[in-house]
This record gives sequence, structure tokens and C-alpha cells, in this order.
Amino acid sequence: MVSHEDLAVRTLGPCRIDSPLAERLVARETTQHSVVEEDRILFDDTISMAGGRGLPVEQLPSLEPGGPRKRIYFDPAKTRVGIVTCGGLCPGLNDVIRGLVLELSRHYGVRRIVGFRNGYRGFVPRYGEDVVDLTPEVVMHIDDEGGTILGTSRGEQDPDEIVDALERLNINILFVIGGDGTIRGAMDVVRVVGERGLKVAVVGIPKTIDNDIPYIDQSFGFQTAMAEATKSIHAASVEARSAPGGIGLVKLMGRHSGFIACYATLAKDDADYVLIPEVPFALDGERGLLQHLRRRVQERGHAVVVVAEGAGQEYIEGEEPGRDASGNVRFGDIGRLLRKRIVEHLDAHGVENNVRYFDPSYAIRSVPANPFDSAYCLRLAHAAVHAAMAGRTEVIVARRRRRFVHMPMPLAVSRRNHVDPLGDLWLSVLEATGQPVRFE
Ligand SMILES: Nc1ncnc2c1ncn2[C@@H]1O[C@H](COP(=O)(O)OP(=O)(O)O)[C@@H](O)[C@H]1O
Ligand SMILES: O=P(O)(O)OC[C@H]1O[C@](O)(COP(=O)(O)O)[C@@H](O)[C@@H]1O
Ligand SMILES: [Mg+2]
Repeated sequence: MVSHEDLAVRTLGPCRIDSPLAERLVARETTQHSVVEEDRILFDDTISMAGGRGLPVEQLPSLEPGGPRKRIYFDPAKTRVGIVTCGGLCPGLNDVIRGLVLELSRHYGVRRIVGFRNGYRGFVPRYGEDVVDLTPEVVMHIDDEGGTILGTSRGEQDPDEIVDALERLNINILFVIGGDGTIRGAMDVVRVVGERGLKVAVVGIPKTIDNDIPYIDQSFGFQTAMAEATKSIHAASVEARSAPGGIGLVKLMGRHSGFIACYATLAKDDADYVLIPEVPFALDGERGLLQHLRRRVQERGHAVVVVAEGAGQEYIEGEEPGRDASGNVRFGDIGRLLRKRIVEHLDAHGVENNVRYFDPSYAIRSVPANPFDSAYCLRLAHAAVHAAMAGRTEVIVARRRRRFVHMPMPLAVSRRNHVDPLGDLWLSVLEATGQPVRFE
């Protein structure tokens, strides 16, 4: 249960400097579309959850609103900013970089902005990475391309070496664009900054196509990645419907969460089965997937199976799951295993089958952001600049229930966002595919 204390935002100190945006901050008030900076946003959004706390309303857990403050902590003329992108690629990384640079330079008059190359290793001398001067001219059109102009990496780095670089370059604000690993790394940086008594704001923009960041509406890039995934599902459906016993099989990224598989299926309502890490499934047996799939192919002549890469790992034999440089699990290939088991099962029952296996893998995350994610990335970047200039630190900016908020980093990494097997998203998938609630 998230408490009031979990939502407290750290600041570097009082805001005494008039914001350059002050004249734009006309008499705002809290409405359904905006929140004044003195107000807060309730965390619970149902009567039962809020009422269940038995607390007076002002003690209910609440989040600090995002957005520009009338007074800021940093003097823009003396502020130097660093930006880093870490972890896997995600549509919109360049949009966030671009948004940060344009907001800082155009609206706050911050002139010195550098990009660190290839993730956190960009701070560490032994990698010999140069920093990149970021100006509006440099970033103006980078959002046309996928990936990140700064490069990224995985693998832990020494936070003391990162803070050494911040001190050498006299950086006052660091924006980290990354997922749970990056945010954990940023918390180590915040710890060392505090130990050294430095006044450096560290603000995160949460990133992952997996949508596994908790308590936020959706991570940027997720919508673009799932839209890209629908192309493979549609192709699988065309192939399946074009051959006797046609079976289209699509494996999608998402690591431990099945959101991409679920939403891509709902968007392109062509799939007969969706398999996700959150819902175990029996392969064999009278009520197993293979029997059900065989009957579906016999009755209908074709079928499409969408499998999230983290599903069914219990069936991967002889392969110890690897780990990447950051310690994230590297899965066995459930798509290849399913293809093998489906062909064996249908052959054994004399059912003609033509299985077409699609693994778009990196293709769904290396594309440029779609217009929704581009706009979302720009707004996240604006919120991140407002938060940092106001001296907020050890926070991520996030969109929650349609409002931009400051979420403490410890909360952002306290758990992983998963598809709820009892939730409405999974129910919609079951309704769309017609698959049984359980294969057991
Ligand atoms: N548990 C951790 N503690 C501290 N830093 C971490 C941790 N996990 C990852 N990092 C740092 O964050 C970077 C990105 O993490 P990774 O898990 O690869 O991607 P993501 O941030 O997208 O989850 C790594 O290169 C590493 O420097
Ligand atoms: O890029 P790698 O190291 O091959 O990792 C692939 C993994 O990265 C992801 O794309 C997500 O990466 P991040 O969480 O680091 O953004 C997963 O969906 C996928 O399993
Ligand atoms: Mg991660």
C-alpha cells in the first residue's frame, strides 16, 4: 500500500528565483485539466481505496503536480545540464532529448547542455567517450530518427566515477532517460551527490517499450512499439489464412510483462491465442494449448498465436536463462519451442499444417516515435525541465491518470508493472481471441 511518505519529493532547497516563464503562469487554478503548484494530486482513485485508509483528506497519499513553478531554484544563467540515455532502445528517445534541449534553451535560457555518450559509461574516463554539445540546432530534427543520438548501453558503472564527471564538468542538473535499471543507477548517483554535499538535481524520464514502470499510465514509446508489432500480427494472419492448416506464430518483446502482446492483439484483432508471462499455460493434455489449437485449425483451417518473449519459460529445457550486462534475464526462445511443439503435435495427429514464425524483435523498438508518443515525449521533457529547474531531485516525471506528476524514484522501482490476470485488459484479450481463461 503506497503511503503519504512514499510520495514525498526531495528538493535541493527553497525556490527564490523568479521563473522566466512567470508571465505565462497566469492565474491558474486547479481544474480537471490543470493543477496549481500548491495543490496535490490524490494517489488513490476509487472510493474503496481512498476511504479504506480511514484518513482525513489532507493526509491521503498525494503526488506533487508537474509543471512550471513561479519561482525556481537554479539560476538559468549559471546552470549546466547533462543528459544521458540508458538501456534498451525505445521509440521517442530522440524526442525526449530534443524536448529537453529546446525547453531549457528557449524558455529558461540555459545555454550549456551536454549529452553523455552510450549510457552511464559516458561518464567513466576509461571508456574515452567525448561529451556532445547539445543545442537547438543540433537537436532540431533528431526526432525523425529512431534510436538515440547519444547512444546507450547496459552494465553497471561506479556512481563515484559518474559524480566525478559531474563535478569536473560543473553539472548542476542531470536528466536520465531510462527504465528501472537506469533509475536505480540514478538513485546511486543521488546518494553520492548527497554524500559530497553537492547541489545537483537528478531527474528521470522513465523509458521502456515494456510498459513495466509502475503507477504511471504508460511509458513513452510503448504505443509506437505495440503499433509496430501489429504489422507482424497482421502478416501472420495473412500467411495463416493463405495456406491449408496455416498457423501464424508471432513472438514479441516485453521481457517480464505482456502488455505489447496484449495491446498489439487488441489493435489488430486477428489473433486466436495470446500467451503472456503473467498467465501460465499448459501445453499438453486434454485442456492444453496444443489440443485446443489443433481443434481450432481443424474447424477453421487457420490460426494465429501471439506469444510474449517471457511466456512459457518453464518449457525451455537445457537452457539456463542468461543475463545481460545489467543483470536482466535473457529468455530462451519460446517462439522456436512453440513452433517445434505445434508441428510435432499436428503431424502426430495427421493434421496438415503450415507454420509461419515471425520474430520482429528489435524492429518494434528502433523506429521513430509515432505522433502520439512524439507529443507525449515533448510534454514529459517539459515536465522534467520544470521539475529540475525548481530543484526537485531523485524524482521521475510521469503521466498518471492524465496528469503530469513528480514520482519519487524509490517508488518507481519498488515493483514492476504487470498485466493483471484478473484485470480488464486481460479480460478484453480473452474476449477478443475467444481463448479459454486457462490452459491447464
Ligand atoms: N540495480 C542497479 N543498480 C544500479 N544501477 C543499475 C542497476 N541496473 C542497471 N543499472 C544501470 O542502469 C543502466 C541501464 O539499466 P538496464 O537495466 O540495462 O536498462 P533500463 O534502465 O532500461 O532498465 C545500466 O547500464 C547500469 O549502469
Ligand atoms: O536490448 P537487449 O539487451 O537485447 O534487451 C532486449 C530487451 O530490452 C527490452 O526491449 C526492454 O529494454 P529496456 O527495459 O531496457 O528498455 C525488452 O523488451 C527486451 O527483452
Ligand atoms: Mg529495465
